[in-house]
Amino acid sequence: MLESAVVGLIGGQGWVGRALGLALLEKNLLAPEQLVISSRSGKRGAYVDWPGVRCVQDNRQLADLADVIVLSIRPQDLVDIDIQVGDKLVISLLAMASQQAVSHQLGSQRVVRAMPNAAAEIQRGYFPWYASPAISDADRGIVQALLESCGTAREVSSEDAIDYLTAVSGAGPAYPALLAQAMLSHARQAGLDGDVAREAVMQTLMGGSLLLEQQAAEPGEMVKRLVDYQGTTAEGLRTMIEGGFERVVHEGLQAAYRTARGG
Ligand SMILES: NC(=O)C1=CN([C@@H]2O[C@H](COP(=O)(O)OP(=O)(O)OC[C@H]3O[C@@H](n4cnc5c(N)ncnc54)[C@H](O)[C@@H]3O)[C@@H](O)[C@H]2O)C=CC1
Ligand SMILES: O=C(O)[C@@H]1CCC=N1
Repeated sequence: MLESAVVGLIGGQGWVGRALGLALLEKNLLAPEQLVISSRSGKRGAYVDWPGVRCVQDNRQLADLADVIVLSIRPQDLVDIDIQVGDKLVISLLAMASQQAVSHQLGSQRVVRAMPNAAAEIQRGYFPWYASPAISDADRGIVQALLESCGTAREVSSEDAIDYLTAVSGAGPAYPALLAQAMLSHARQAGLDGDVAREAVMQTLMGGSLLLEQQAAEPGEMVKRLVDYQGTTAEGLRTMIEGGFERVVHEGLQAAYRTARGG
């Protein structure tokens, strides 16, 4: 339980906001009365089973009620957030919005930038975060406890690391989906039954990821082990590597990083 702090979640009905709000409640880190949600509709939505949660439409009301404000709106909606929150702790989950921009918009110097990812929805997210100089050790404890409700949270030492990690971990859950799509289209073109193809790809990516997590300190070790085995896997890997797999991944990450920094 985060003692008695009241957390106000702006955008708490959205993808990430909802994941965070529900994780905090389900893990009993916040009592329902300690959570205030704002959304454009003001409706109870995802919090229908939590009658103690206050759902409001007006962000000024949320800012008055909350000790800690979490911003979980789309970056382009930041300019419409017309509230001044004094020196309250603000945790921004926005990509492409600097700490300075958030500070300017909400009027607080106590701003943390954190980067969620889509796996927050199943409480397996990775949340790096960066604290402005005005953040105290007590604030740091609150931020870490809030964010790790959805997975792993890690403080980083520069704001640029957040922009960089936006490309790696923020966008990251999409990359296995792209790999799965490519494997699946090949399996279907090869004439495999659709259901078997899907099951084979999904179970293999899941099993492979768990194996990687459990057995290999470095992903490269697992690749080397399989290349050294000199079987069919080695041939598949060699062809992908020689075809520029790493270069394409690096180019994709660089493009996402460039976008995260504002183009
Ligand atoms: N979805 C993801 O996987 C990731 C999202 N992010 C960041 O997280 C933030 C939230 O993203 P999502 O949850 O995906 O967006 P979303 O579009 O699902 O949710 C945003 C919510 O904010 C609400 N909203 C907009 N303006 C509002 C206002 N003035 N007052 C109250 N509510 C308002 C919207 O109605 C919506 O429910 C974004 O800034 C994004 O850059 C970062 C990394 C990954
Ligand atoms: O695509 C986006 O802009 C957000 C930030 C990283 C992942 N999702």
